[in-house]
Amino acid sequence: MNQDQLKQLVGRAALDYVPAGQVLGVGTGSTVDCFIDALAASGLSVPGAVSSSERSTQRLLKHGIRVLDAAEVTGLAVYIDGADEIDGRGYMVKGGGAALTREKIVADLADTFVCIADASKLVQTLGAFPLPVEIIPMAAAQLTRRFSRLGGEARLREGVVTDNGGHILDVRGLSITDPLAFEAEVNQWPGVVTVGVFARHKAQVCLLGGADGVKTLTF
Ligand SMILES: O=C[C@H](O)[C@H](O)[C@H](O)COP(=O)(O)O
Repeated sequence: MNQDQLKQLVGRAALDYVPAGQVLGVGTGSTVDCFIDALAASGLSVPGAVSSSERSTQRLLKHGIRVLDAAEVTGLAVYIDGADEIDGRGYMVKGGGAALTREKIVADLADTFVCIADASKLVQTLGAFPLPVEIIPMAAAQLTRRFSRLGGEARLREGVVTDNGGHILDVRGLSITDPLAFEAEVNQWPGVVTVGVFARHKAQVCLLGGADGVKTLTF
């Protein structure tokens, strides 16, 4: 199976986690696109979804799935989203599609984060994937210097403006051995909107698609 087929496989597997009769949290990315398509084709009835991006909102609406504002719910049982990297503890790097800020907001509403990913995303240590950080543009140069003091090389993602009007720095060369401490530290640097390490909002379940089918990891 190629990577696209694995994404479709885990997208379908995630249907088992859709809470009956409840609003669902929906992430962003090519794997989530597969999940949204599978949800629409499944005939499962969901009262609506809280979406983490304009991209997912458009896809949900195209399928006739109602989209609610985050402010319309007080909580969600389940949030389903992809990842750029996930480790053996459920900590993730996210934001390859620039949706990390809204993803963290929706994940924060949810009791259970179900990550859907192909097996290439499972890593020993986070950091090989360039770490996305949403920033306020004015702070780009000083944040670049801060990352360089941690051994990271930050580059502005050219031509990308997030759904929130922010910019993205992609930071190469990091080895994130303590994701909780790293996230807490970088989050409080002035000019950082959201760091793409999801440690406080880690996955509780990961549906990992590989040659042998879907493996369920729980953390
Ligand atoms: O901003 C994008 C998100 O964090 C995605 O969940 C992540 O980049 C994974 O995307 P994909 O499923 O396309 O690999």
